Amino acid sequence: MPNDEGLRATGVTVRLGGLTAVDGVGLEAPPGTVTGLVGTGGAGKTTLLDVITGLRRPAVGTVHLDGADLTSCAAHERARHGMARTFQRPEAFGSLTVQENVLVAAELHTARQRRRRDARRSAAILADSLLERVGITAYAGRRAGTVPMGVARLMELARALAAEPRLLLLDEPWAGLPVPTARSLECLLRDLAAEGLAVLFTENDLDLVMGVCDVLYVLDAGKVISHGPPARVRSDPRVRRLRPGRAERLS
Ligand SMILES: Nc1ncnc2c1ncn2[C@@H]1O[C@H](COP(=O)(O)OP(=O)(O)OP(=O)(O)O)[C@@H](O)[C@H]1O
Repeated sequence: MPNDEGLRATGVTVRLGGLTAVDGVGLEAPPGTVTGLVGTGGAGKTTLLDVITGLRRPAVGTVHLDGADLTSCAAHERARHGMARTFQRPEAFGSLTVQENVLVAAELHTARQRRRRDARRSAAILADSLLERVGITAYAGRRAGTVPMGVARLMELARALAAEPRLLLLDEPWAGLPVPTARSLECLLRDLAAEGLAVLFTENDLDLVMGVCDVLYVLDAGKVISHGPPARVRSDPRVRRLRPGRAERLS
C-alpha cells in the first residue's frame, strides 16, 4: 500500500566473491529528515546505496519507497518512483557547460511529465533555479570538464534535484568541497528535508556530519553497529571503539 514512510531497506545482504560487503542491514530514511550513513573506507556504504538505487542486486533483502516494493525494479524504474542519486566521482558530460548538464536532466524530467508544449522553457527555468540553489550560477557557462571537483559535485546535486525526487541519495557529497561550500551544502540539505524530502548521505567522518543529520547509522564491516540521534550514536561504546585517538576529545 502506498504511504509516506520514505525509504525502508530490510535485511540487505550483498556478497562480493568471498566477502559479505553488506550483512543483514536494515535502514530507514523518512521524508523530512536527513539521515547519515557513516563508516570507514570499505564498510559497505556505497554497496548499500547501489542496492537501494538498483545498481546491485542483493543476495537477500528488500527495498521499499513509500510502501512500494522496489526490490525487483531496475534503476530507471526506481528513479521514476522518486529516487535520485549522486556518485562519489561526479558523472558529467564534460564537453557541455555546467548549465547544459543540468538542463539535460531538467528536460528529461519535464518531458516525462508530458508538459511537452512548454517543456523546454520550463526545463530552462528549472535548470537556472537549481544552479542558483546549489550556488554555482557563476560557473553556468563553463565546460563541465574544466570546473573544480567541488563545483562538479554541486552540479551533480543540481542534476539529481532536477528530477524533483522524494528520496535523495548522496555518496560522500562533502568530499573535495572547500569549507564555506561545505557549510552551504549542510544548509541546503536541511532545507530540502524541511521541504519534505528524504535525504540519505554517506560519509567517512562522523564528526563532520554531527550537526547535519537527524539520524545516523554507523556501518562497520557491512553491519549496522549503531543508529539513532547523532549525539547518542557518537557516545555509543561500539562506535567509540572504532575511533581510537578520539575518545578523549569526545568524553
Ligand atoms: N566490485 C567489487 N568486487 C569485490 N569487492 C568489492 C567490489 N566493490 C566493493 N568491494 C568490497 O566491498 C566492501 C565494501 O565496499 P564499499 O565501496 O561499499 O565501501 P564504502 O564504505 O563505500 O567505502 P569507501 O568509503 O571507501 O567508499 C569493501 O571491502 C570493498 O573492497
